[in-house]
Amino acid sequence: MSSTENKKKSRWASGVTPYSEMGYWRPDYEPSETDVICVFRVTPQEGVSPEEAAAAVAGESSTATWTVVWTDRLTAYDNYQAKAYRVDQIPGTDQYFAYIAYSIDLFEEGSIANLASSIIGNVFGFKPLKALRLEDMRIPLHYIKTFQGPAHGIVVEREYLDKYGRPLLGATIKPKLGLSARNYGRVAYEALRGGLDFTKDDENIGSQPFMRWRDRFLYVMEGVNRAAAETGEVKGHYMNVTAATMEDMYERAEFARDLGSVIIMIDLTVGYTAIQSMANWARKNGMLLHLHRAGHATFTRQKTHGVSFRVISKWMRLAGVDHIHAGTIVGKLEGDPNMIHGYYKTLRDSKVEMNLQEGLFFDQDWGSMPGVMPVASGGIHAGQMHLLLHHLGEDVILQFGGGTIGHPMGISAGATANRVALEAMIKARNEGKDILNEGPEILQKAARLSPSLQAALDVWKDVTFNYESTDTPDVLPTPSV
Ligand SMILES: O=C(COP(=O)(O)O)[C@H](O)[C@H](O)COP(=O)(O)O
Ligand SMILES: [Mg+2]
Repeated sequence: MSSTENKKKSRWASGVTPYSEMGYWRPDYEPSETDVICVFRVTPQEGVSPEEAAAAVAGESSTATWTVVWTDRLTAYDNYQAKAYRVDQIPGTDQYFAYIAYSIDLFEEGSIANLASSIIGNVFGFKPLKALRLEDMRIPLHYIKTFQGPAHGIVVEREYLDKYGRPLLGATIKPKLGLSARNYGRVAYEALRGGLDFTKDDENIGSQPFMRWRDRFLYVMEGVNRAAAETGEVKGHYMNVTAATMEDMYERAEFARDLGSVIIMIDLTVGYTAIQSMANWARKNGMLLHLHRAGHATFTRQKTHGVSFRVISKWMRLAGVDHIHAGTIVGKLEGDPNMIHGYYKTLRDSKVEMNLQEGLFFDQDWGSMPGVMPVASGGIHAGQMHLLLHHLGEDVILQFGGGTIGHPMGISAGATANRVALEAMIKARNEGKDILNEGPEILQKAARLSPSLQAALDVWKDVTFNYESTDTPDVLPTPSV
């Protein structure tokens, strides 16, 4: 491919055959309802036309190589070729949204690894593109039906926990590394008895020399059981079973189950296949599955290159996790409000409508596949409860790590502050109050009867993370497919 490649090349002339001439640019193609459709943000190299760039993406993510091969003739290649059918320039940039349709026959049923190996397999390193980002996918219901989906989903999780009508509350145990198992178990106990529903291993807790996994599980479950007995509520701790091999993960998960834990946890770093295996295991064993998206921002955050978190959300719903971290809006980590609304809809709703403002390029029908509980975590505290409830709704887990364990009166008081703030806000919302505007007053009023909440409000009132988001929507006037 070169800057002159848009001229028609004769079959045997020397040079790379333009992908657009090999049948991958099909402006007249109308996607069928069973096609997988992707929208990529393409930044072509200088001199590469957007149509050729889009065709190259279609080619390299389906059947093509850089020249026509004789063996194409042995296949129904017109069916197997992905078809780039539309490119829209993003005003004021050298980037384009390229729409590409893929026949459902290109993908193995029920396999995220296989889907990903096509769609993001080769093409992100392709030299004629300066950068490439997978923004969104429309996954046909026919393909969705080949996946297990969440091991349990939001409705069953609430039934297991017997908790309804409010977000769930959690905390990541801090410091992230270094506590001994017994001290660690104490933190879980304090946070749970103080009013949280869950505590959580952090992403990098495995089985290090300072705390081996078996000791952690034993002491944490002691804390979980004591807190459950004292409060009369179901309590849980996400036991991180992330490990070097599947055998190790199964061993840890089985031990967590045998100790009576209701939930286990894995990190995104274990890979798509391991996630699907653990999701199958979780359903078979009646255990909730929490996914920490460790590592995701290495490829989801930058606007021009990588994979949007909206796509990862779709893949993880298919793969079968019950929880996934999906952003806080108000906390310490990346997250444009509109984009996060889009991720939450993608994870929870049965039918998601196209909404370009929220980065949703397509209508997405999930059929009867259960929803995934999104987890809001990272730099949040009780003083933001009205904002969290307003933006994120009720089916969410609000996780306060520093915002529990850093409380001036101790861990249990930190947990109580969060529970009181949440219950006061839910009550106010149910009474029809305008929680977005009256939120700070509602919290102050509740704090009169709760010294724990008062201390939380006093110490964290000035904690905000107001930085510009990296990943924001580009809304074009044109409609989608
Ligand atoms: O440890 C924390 C948060 O701790 P704290 O509550 O003390 O800030 C989590 O790993 C991050 O939330 C992950 O990010 P994300 O949820 O965006 O994946
Ligand atoms: Mg963490």
